[in-house]
Amino acid sequence: MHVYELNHETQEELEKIQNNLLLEVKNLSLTIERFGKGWTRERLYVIRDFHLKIHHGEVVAIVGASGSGKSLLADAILGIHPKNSIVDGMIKYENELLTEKRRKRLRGNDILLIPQMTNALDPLMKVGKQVKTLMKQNNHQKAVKQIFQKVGLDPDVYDQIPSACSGGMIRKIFIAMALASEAKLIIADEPTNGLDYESIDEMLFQIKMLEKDNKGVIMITHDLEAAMKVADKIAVFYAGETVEVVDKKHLKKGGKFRHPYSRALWNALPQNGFIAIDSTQPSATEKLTGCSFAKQCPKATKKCKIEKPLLKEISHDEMVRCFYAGM
Ligand SMILES: Nc1ncnc2c1ncn2[C@@H]1O[C@H](COP(=O)(O)OP(=O)(O)OP(=O)(O)O)[C@@H](O)[C@H]1O
Ligand code: NI
Repeated sequence: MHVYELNHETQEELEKIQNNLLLEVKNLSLTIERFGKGWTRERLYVIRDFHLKIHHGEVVAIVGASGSGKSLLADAILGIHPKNSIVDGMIKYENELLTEKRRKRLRGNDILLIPQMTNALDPLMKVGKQVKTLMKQNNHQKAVKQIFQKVGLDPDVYDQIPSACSGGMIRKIFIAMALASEAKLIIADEPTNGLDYESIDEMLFQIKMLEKDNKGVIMITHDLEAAMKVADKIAVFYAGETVEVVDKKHLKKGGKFRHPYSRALWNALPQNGFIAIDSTQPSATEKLTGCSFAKQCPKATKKCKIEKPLLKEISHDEMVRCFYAGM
């Protein structure tokens, strides 16, 4: 039975989409091996089945709860995950497999991480210099100061060291670094964390500037509202899985999120009445059978508890993992 009308793109349109593809992640998993109680070995299934596609000049938000494995996801894509973790799955960058060797070459050049922690800068080097070292061309102090102005930083910040800057300023310096670099893909981990309402909007505007520069931006966040403001596509992450990828256009046209977990997140927003559900995620030590959201889902049936739903494609880059979505 067809739940959705598939968008039938022409061959030419499909080729254009494929050529514009920046990063493709399929079936990504990350498992941590650690010692549990009494020196027993324990496995944490932090990422179980993650999928994502991002094109040049596109912002994709990955939305998930705190502690759900979002930062580890960024690390897994970059190949900087902890030593006690095993990563499996397929990652392609510009339609070619991202091998370990290629990753090393691209990391920090083509692919740049904006870290969640604001203490990631060199504590002893002037911030301006740290931005300047990322510029391949036009690497003059003046050019850096111009970028500082673009992101709302005083040009005098050039000569300061990181400890003289507030958390909000550091987040702006990170954006300046991304703008100064020639990176095509920026992975921003919780860029709005700890900012007040006004500064969040300013940060989202700056993320749009990166997009205008034709960069692809993956914004990792727990803030659905921020994601909805800035992203072209939203990937919802639950229990280590992509449960939904939705195009902003669908939401703009008045369409709803399709997965019950995403709907629950949406209903919990202040403007939608703060409707809470028990959204405790399955523990990472649990081996899941059935749908990861079945225990919390108001629509769950017997089938959901025993059979794992696959990601259904709705169009070339929208998908949902639910037997009953849209019904
Ligand atoms: N090196 C590690 N060894 C063992 N467990 C780890 C390691 N790194 C992270 N974890 C655990 O994996 C889970 C996911 O961590 P991660 O930092 O990716 O979550 P997150 O979604 O980014 O959280 P936050 O919203 O706090 O940023 C957490 O429960 C964390 O304690
Ligand atoms: Ni994190």
